[in-house]
Parts: sequence; C-alpha cells; structure tokens
Amino acid sequence: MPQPTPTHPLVPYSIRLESVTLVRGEQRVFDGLTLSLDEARIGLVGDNGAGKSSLFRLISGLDQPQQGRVVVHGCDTQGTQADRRQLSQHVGLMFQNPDDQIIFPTVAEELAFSLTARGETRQAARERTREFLAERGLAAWAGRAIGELSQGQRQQVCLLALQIGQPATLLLDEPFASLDLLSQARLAAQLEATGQQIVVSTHLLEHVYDFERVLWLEQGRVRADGPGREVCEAYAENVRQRAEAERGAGRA
Ligand SMILES: Nc1ncnc2c1ncn2[C@@H]1O[C@H](COP(=O)(O)OP(=O)(O)OP(=O)(O)O)[C@@H](O)[C@H]1O
Repeated sequence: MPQPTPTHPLVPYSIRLESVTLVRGEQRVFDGLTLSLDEARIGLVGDNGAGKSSLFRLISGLDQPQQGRVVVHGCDTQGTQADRRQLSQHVGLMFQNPDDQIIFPTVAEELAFSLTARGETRQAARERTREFLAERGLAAWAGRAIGELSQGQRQQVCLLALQIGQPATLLLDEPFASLDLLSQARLAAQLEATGQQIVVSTHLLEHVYDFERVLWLEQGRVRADGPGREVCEAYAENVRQRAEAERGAGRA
C-alpha cells in the first residue's frame, strides 16, 4: 500500500493536565496528576487498569476531571462550547474497540462524516473522501460495508476517519491489538509517516520502543517517564520479576 506523506505541519504541541483528579464509578483513577505531553511521539504502557484509556478520555474531553484542568492546544476541556468544538478539531481519539467509534454503514460515509462534522458540505466531503482513499491505494474501499470488514479492517477505517480530519493530535488506544503482523507493520509505517502528534497506548512494547518518550502508568500514577527504550525495558523487567514471583508462589 502506498504510504501517505505527512500532511500536517509539525507544530508545537501542548497537552497539559494540571492536578487532575478523575473518579470513574467507585474508582479514583487519577489523584492530582500533573503532566505535559509536548513530544511528537509518545507511548503509554502499563498493566490493565493502569489508566491509559482514562487519560485519553480526559484529553479528548469525553470525561471531565472532578478537580484540576486539562488544556489541549490552548483549549480547556471544560471551557466554553466554542472551546470544546475546537477541541474536537485538535484531537482525534481512536477507541480500543472500533465498534464504539464507527456509526455509518459504509467506509466512505464514515470518513465523510469527519469532514461534515467540521463544517464541510456533503458534496465536498464526498469528493475529498474519494481522493483521500485513492491517495492511499484504497479507492475500492469507498463503498464497502462496515459490517463486512474484519476487526483489523474496521480499526483501519477508524484511523482513516481520524486522519482525514487532520487533527493536530491522534490518540490511539491499543491500535495494534487486533492486527496481524503485516498490518501491524503497515500501521507502524503509516504512523511514522504522519506529521501529526501521536500518543499510542499499547501492550506491544516493540511499537513504542523507539519513541522519544514513553510513560509507564501504574495505578493512575506515572511510574517512569523517559525515552522509549529505557522505559520499555524497565517495565518489561518489572513484569518478568512479577511473573517469576507468581510462579515461585505457585510452587511454594
Ligand atoms: N466505565 C468505567 N466505569 C467505572 N470505572 C472504570 C470504567 N472504565 C475503567 N474504569 C476503571 O478505571 C481504571 C482505569 O481503567 P482504564 O480503562 O483507564 O485502564 P487501561 O490502562 O486503559 O487498561 P487496559 O490496558 O485494560 O485497557 C480501572 O481501575 C478501571 O476499573
């Protein structure tokens, strides 16, 4: 598949969480978390339940903090309606499960919606969608029914629907999870080629190993923060030790 060239100029990114407390259900997920995310490539790693998806929900404005502030490229996620409208143009969130994201029956309609939601006419959105798919060697996908796509293909549609809107930041929640190895390699290459800021949560450490920054989240706190290689190795070693301790306890 031809790889797209970066379409979004590299701009200074600025995502700030200031003393954020987030409660979901009975769970205090974050308690006074302060964080700046300014790099072009950021990975999030950590155990199930560490808070990776919750962080994405806060940044994209889907959840509001009970205390503190989240400011994304100058927009307060609890700000005015205009602020929130702008936020949706600054940030695109790809959900872990594509079925939570896709609302239209065909690929072209799903992609076109990203453009009409930003104020483009239906006609212009339809034309841009056709061009956009053709540029990526995916012209034949336009009329395909979402219901007939595999899980991995649906995930690809979600990513395309985000990319066509060109938000400055893409938040990708476990984008590699249901992809076969070749599709993982293609996605990794696609992400490398994009000029947008990308924040990826993943359990597949090799995909963020070379990132300039990776955060290891543990129970809503940042356990380590630094170059991908260092943080991934520290996390992998910690997991090895815990698995070993569990095996030891099982033998005792
Ligand atoms: N819909 C929800 N209602 C209540 N609590 C939730 C909800 N979703 C997640 N939580 C809680 O929030 C905490 C963080 O969950 P989150 O989904 O952010 O973790 P995660 O790091 O993305 O995990 P995973 O790797 O499994 O996707 C967990 O303790 C979880 O129980």
